[in-house]
Amino acid sequence: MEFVTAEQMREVDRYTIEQIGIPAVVLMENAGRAIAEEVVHWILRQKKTLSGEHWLVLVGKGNNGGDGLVCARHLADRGVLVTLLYVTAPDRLNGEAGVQQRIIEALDLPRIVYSDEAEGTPDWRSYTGIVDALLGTGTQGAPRGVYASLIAEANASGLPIVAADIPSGLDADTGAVHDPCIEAKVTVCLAFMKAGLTQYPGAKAAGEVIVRYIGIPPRLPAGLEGAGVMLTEESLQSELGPDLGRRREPDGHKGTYGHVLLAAGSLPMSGAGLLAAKAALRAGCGLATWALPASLLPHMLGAVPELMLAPVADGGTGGWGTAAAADELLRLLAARDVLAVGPGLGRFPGEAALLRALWEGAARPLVVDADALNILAAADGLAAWKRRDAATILTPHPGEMARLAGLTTAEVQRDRIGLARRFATEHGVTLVLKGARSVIAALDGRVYVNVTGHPGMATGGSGDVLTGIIAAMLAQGLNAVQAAAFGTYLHGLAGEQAAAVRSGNPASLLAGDMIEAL
Ligand SMILES: NC(=O)C1=CN([C@@H]2O[C@H](COP(=O)(O)OP(=O)(O)OC[C@H]3O[C@@H](n4cnc5c(N)ncnc54)[C@H](O)[C@@H]3O)[C@@H](O)[C@H]2O)[C@@H](O)CC1
Ligand SMILES: [K+]
Repeated sequence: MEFVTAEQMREVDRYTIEQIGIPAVVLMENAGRAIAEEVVHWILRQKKTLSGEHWLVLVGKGNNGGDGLVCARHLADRGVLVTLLYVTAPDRLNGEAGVQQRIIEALDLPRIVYSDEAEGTPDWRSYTGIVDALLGTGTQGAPRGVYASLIAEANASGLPIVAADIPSGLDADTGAVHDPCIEAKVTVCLAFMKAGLTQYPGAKAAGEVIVRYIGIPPRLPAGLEGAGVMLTEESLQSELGPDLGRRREPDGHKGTYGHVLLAAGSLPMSGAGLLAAKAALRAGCGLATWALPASLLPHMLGAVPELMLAPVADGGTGGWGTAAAADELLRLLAARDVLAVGPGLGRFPGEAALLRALWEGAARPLVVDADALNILAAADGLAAWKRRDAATILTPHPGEMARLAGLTTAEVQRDRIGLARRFATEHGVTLVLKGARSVIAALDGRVYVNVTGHPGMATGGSGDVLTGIIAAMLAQGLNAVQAAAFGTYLHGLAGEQAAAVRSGNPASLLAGDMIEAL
């Protein structure tokens, strides 16, 4: 499912109205009716009858308010009591909203024009729910004036809120929430999913998001790019290529499915290597070799019998600081298909030289994670590193992304989609920006948002598992963006399934459980 920014949505609206010729007021009619239908659905899911319901519809000055008026009319026609609360004198509404205002006059619904006078303030206790039609995709900056007070009061009322298009106060492009922002139970998103609803905290403010058709064709007009695609089973197949769900060939052998080389682990974090390697095997690569500091080898023997171990001389330290390590890894890689580097690597003298040797010398797909990302960030950042010819996937969590991009974590989180896209295109890498709703950005600027996953996955080792899965996807012949997207999707799905097994308490989820669920 494609998602768009506010500006892209305006272009689609314009195209639909001007080129296709569907009048704007028709789209507004469809929008408002869709919202009313979802309000009715929501009520009936809670209590099986509409009787006793009295909804307050918050009407803003623009077209979002116009949607609210249509919604109010359809709710009233269904027998729901409705009161309209306007932020401005109703006769000041214009355009399509003005048309809707003249229509709704005939219904003579109770109405309040918001002000600080007693008659302009709603008694929130009189209502059973709220429709938020204050601000939509025309929002500029944080809600001001009466909008801000109304949003704060609506949230404080504790009433269920159904938002029209987006929760008022949400940045439709980034998912950042202004202060205040409506906290909705349901958001009825019109025509196209909005980018800001795909990312937290916006995704939380929106509650359940329902995208409704309003007469705008569901395919973007030719020549108009969307902001990205939500990863679903269907979009994985249609957007990323039909070979994703490939089955094993009847005459395939272990060589058919590729050989992952993993450079990972150090004395205090040997488990990271083990998890990544095991995940790679479970994700279907034919063979996996774990290159590890030689001192660890005796302790790892037999831990995963299917795994090959390649000890790298470590001078007895259990770490990676020796000069010969890079040559040894490149030699091992010559007979393997993919290199993944980073989980549990630690930080060590000569770290930048090691990573640079791999970055420049590995003529195979490379997955860079965890400490390897921090090494990259510390070594002047990516701008100083030459572009690799082979596929390169970076899998930072927000903290690692912040270090890579020279930002704070809060700045990273403020616009995850925009940042991921810029970073991937500027540096010629495929990026997986992790965290709830991981963002996958390709070199050409395409963006995918993953929706699988579970809060229980916020646990040590989860990222190591993802690295192993993505490396295994590359080994099986997927290209970088396919491997990153499909790997992230599978990782989330494995987390969901592992959590379901532990339904009593998802907090008890371990990274190893996700591997077993693969
Ligand atoms: N033809 C179309 O374009 C359609 C638009 N639709 C609806 O129209 C919405 C977009 O409508 P508009 O472009 O009129 O914009 P909005 O209705 O989102 O908001 C614009 C109004 O809010 C004010 N405003 C903007 N930012 C503010 C802030 N931070 N604080 C206080 N006031 C602020 C503006 O002065 C303006 O009066 C969509 O979200 C959707 O709900 C639907 O009716 C379907 C068709
Ligand atoms: K809204």
